[in-house]
Amino acid sequence: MGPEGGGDALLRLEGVSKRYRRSGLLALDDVSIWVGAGERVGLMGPSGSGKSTLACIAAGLLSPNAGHVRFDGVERSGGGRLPRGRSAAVRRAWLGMQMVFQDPEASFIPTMRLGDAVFEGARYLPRFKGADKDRLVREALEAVELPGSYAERFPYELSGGECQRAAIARAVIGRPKLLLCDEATSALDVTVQAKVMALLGRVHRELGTAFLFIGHNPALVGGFCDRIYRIGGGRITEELEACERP
Ligand SMILES: Nc1ncnc2c1ncn2[C@@H]1O[C@H](COP(=O)(O)OP(=O)(O)OP(=O)(O)O)[C@@H](O)[C@H]1O
Repeated sequence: MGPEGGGDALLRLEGVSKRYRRSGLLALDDVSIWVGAGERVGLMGPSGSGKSTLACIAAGLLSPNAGHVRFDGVERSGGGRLPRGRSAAVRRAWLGMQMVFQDPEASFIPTMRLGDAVFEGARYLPRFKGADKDRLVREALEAVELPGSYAERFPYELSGGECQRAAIARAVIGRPKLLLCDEATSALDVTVQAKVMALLGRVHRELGTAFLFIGHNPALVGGFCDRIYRIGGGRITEELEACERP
């Protein structure tokens, strides 16, 4: 399928380019990708090929210099401040995309107890207004096979694998439509990695969550995803269906 595929894509980046101002480096050059609802899409490429830049732009953490980013029917391109009145609607729609990063401990505030941190993933959603926070957090932790009592702990009191589970609990507590995983298992040892991958598979099956799964291990990305983009030097170089997995 070419870039014209995925008419009703959940996430679509169209003609996205990004040049870092200080270095002048063109990190992304006219990139177009899409992720359908419930689809698991991989993004693979060597170090420095632009994967994290693309992830940050997809998540709205970085602004592109050119191109469009659309998630769940709402466009968020051009960067900068959104017009008043539109920002609330855009923010609400974009809460449907959550992220899991490579370094689980660094993605938590060190002085915030896990319970509060996990609830951060839900507290801005209108349907959780007035919700029983303790119960929600306990259920979210137990869903990732962590004891509910961990809500009282601080991030440094967890192992790397436990911390990544907590990050997944925080990401999925609000039942997002898309989970963006940027090298989410790269910092974990092989056994823990397998457990986290099994957990992500369960999230996909049980919640129907779509994934943009970024990694550089072909076996891991190929084993998890339905479709894979390869990126090199800031350009999409190849698109593979699951049957043509590397
Ligand atoms: N903030 C920045 N300012 C300037 N250049 C940057 C910045 N962030 C990344 N780059 C450069 O942009 C290019 C793409 O970086 P990016 O982090 O997106 O690659 P990556 O594929 O995620 O790499 P890795 O697998 O090593 O994490 C690299 O050449 C990098 O040095």
